[in-house]
Formats: sequence, C-alpha cells, structure tokens
Amino acid sequence: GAKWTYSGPEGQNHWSKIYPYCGSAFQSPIDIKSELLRFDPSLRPVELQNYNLLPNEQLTLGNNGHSVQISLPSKMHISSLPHRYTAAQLHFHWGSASRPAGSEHLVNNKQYAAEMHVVHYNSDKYPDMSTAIDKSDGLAVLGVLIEVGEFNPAFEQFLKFINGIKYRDQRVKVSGFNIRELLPARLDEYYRYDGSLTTPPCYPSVLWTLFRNHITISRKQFLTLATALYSTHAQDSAPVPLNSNFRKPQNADSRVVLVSFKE
Ligand SMILES: NS(=O)(=O)c1cc(-c2ccccc2)cc(-c2ccccc2)c1
Ligand SMILES: [Zn+2]
Repeated sequence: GAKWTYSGPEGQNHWSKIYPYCGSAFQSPIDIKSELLRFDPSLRPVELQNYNLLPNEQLTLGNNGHSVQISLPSKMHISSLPHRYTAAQLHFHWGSASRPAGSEHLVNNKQYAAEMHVVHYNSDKYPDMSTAIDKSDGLAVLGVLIEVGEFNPAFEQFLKFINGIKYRDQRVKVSGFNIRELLPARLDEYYRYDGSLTTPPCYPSVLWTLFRNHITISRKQFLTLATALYSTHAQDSAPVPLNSNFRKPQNADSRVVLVSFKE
C-alpha cells in the first residue's frame, strides 16, 4: 500500500489530505454506544459457506506493512445477505505490548485488545474486489473483537508461521484450516451499520457486521502478534515495529446501529 501510517506526519489525522473520503461521512470504526442502538427483528443469523477449509488448501499469510493478512479462497462466502458476498482476505488490528488495547470498534467506550476483519465483496454485482471496493454496496466486513484470555488453537494455525513474515511484503503459504473457528460461537448476535474501510482510501463502501461476543487469545499469543512484525522491508536500515495499527473511533453522525439481539 501507499505511504500512510497510524501516527506521525502521515498518521490518521492527515489521511484526508491525500485520501479525501477519510474526511467524509459514514466513516469507520465507531464507538458503538447504547444510545445509537435499535433492535431489528429482521436481522437473521449470519450464514457462512465453505469456511471449513481443508489442510490441502493453501492460504497466503502476508505482512502488507499495515497488518498481517490471510488470503481467502473465493468459494468462501456469506449467504445470508441480499447479495452473495465472496471472501477476499482477513486481517487484524492490535495494540502493543505496553498498551494492549488495539481494537478499532469500541463498545460503550470499551476498547478490546485486538480486532479481526474478514473482508468480503459483492460478487453478485461486481466482477472483482477492486471494482467493488468503492461501491456503496460493494463490501461486507465481519468484525470480531479479541480479548486476552484462554489460549486459542485456531489462532495458532497461522501465528506459528508469523516469524516468516516479519517484514513488509513477506509472504508464506499456510495450510487451510477451519476459519469458522476464528469466529465466536453465536453468529446470531451482532451489531450492523453502514460504514467505511478503516484504512485509506476509506471508501464508504462497507456493510459492517460486528459480532456481539468476543473471542480470546492467550497473553503469549497476543504478545507474539504485537511484537513479531515490522512495517518496513527486511533491507530497511531503520526497522519500524508494526503495532497499534488501529484507527480511532469516527463520528457516528446521525447513524443508527442495528442490533440483532435484545437486552
Ligand atoms: N480495515 S478494513 O476491513 O476496512 C480493510 C479492508 C481492506 C480490503 C481488503 C480487500 C478488499 C477490500 C478492502 C484492506 C484493508 C487494509 C489493511 C491494511 C493495509 C491495507 C489495507 C483494510
Ligand atoms: Zn481492518
């Protein structure tokens, strides 16, 4: 990706100078506060197809300088939305060893340790992700809040290879595994709102689904994620650690956040 960072002279307060949408309405993430919520009984459980990948399926685990991402096969898709949304990739946002809180969405002002995003695009209407990325019904992202707690075996399936992608643009192949195991048990309880990419170019093209329930990873797993990576290339003389890669909460404006659950 182009030159943008989360802090400093190219940090998030300056993104809108190069990427105008970053200063526009309908931005993500937001702090999901109780007063924004409206229960919507029509919100059905999220239905996922082909998330249980077999070990003979190869996935690409990569460091794009801003996050760690896993490419996903196009047979994976969301089938419970008005259009089919086909999976593209998943990636993470996290804090740092000294300041573990690094989720992008907050819930009533609570910031979690990290957040996973599973990015899908509307393959009914658009031929590929780059066509869909700036369309108002282009993308659907599933967000999962992550807390430090119990060890997470599913997380280990890719975390054990993270030392192979320490530097920007490094990639390794990892075996397929059940991506459903990275999600919380309850896919019927979630927040839903219209928002944007949380990174430049910040297109307001995302239908956000943030699951109510968090998943956990161990402190050791969190520290591995928070301390293993650099945002610079291997040959750069001044390595820059990759952590605290989260955008701060944006103005909710007059947006309502729909919820699929009561109480
Ligand atoms: N945080 S996010 O979910 O809004 C997001 C979505 C996509 C994305 C990915 C594929 C198709 C379309 C959009 C890419 C990023 C990204 C993160 C780090 C560095 C560069 C880009 C972030
Ligand atoms: Zn993201």
